[in-house]
Amino acid sequence: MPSPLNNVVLIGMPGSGKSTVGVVLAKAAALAFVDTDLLIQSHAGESLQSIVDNNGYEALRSVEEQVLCNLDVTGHVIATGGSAVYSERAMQHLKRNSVIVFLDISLATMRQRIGDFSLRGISKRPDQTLEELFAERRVLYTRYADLVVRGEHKTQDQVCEEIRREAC
Ligand SMILES: Nc1ncnc2c1ncn2[C@@H]1O[C@H](COP(=O)(O)OP(=O)(O)O)[C@@H](O)[C@H]1O
Ligand SMILES: O=C(O)C1=C[C@@H](OP(=O)(O)O)[C@@H](O)[C@H](O)C1
Ligand SMILES: [Mg+2]
Repeated sequence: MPSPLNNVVLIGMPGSGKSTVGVVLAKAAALAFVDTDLLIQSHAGESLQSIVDNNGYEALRSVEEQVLCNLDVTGHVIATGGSAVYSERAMQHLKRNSVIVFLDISLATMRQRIGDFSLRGISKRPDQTLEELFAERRVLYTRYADLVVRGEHKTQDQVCEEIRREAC
């Protein structure tokens, strides 16, 4: 992978580098780039944080599923949001013509990179701790991944090169 018709889909926790490494990868691999968080925002006409604040985390997951299932592109690096893996339907849709790459970071690195989670529009049950969220999601990221790339103690360029070597 990828043939010119295929995509590289980045999944992983917030802070794993999906959006920033994704752009670098697209440029290096001569692919187009899309960040599904931006598609969600333009589809909903509001920010991710505002969707969570006004309608709850389930509303964000629902619009995310809709946007991902309607995404029909080839030759793209696709940076997803951290909660994309809650939709089995969306992941199966992406899997049809994409290599799924899990950018794996530790909870400590996630905390360090994200800072204030309350401003980040995280799609999480209000009663759920970050530790619980991390554990729950790691199972899902691993389930859908064709390739796992460790994302910490590496520069963004190093992560990009590793994905390119293994997935492109
Ligand atoms: N390999 C890395 N080393 C250091 N900082 C990183 C690395 N990858 C991402 N970051 C930083 O972490 C933050 C979150 O990155 P981002 O690409 O938005 O992650 P995601 O889209 O997975 O939430 C950004 O400030 C970014 O610059
Ligand atoms: O993990 C999450 O619950 C979310 C992560 C965000 O994307 P990033 O993973 O790109 O930060 C964004 O989709 C939304 O705020 C929800
Ligand atoms: Mg992102």
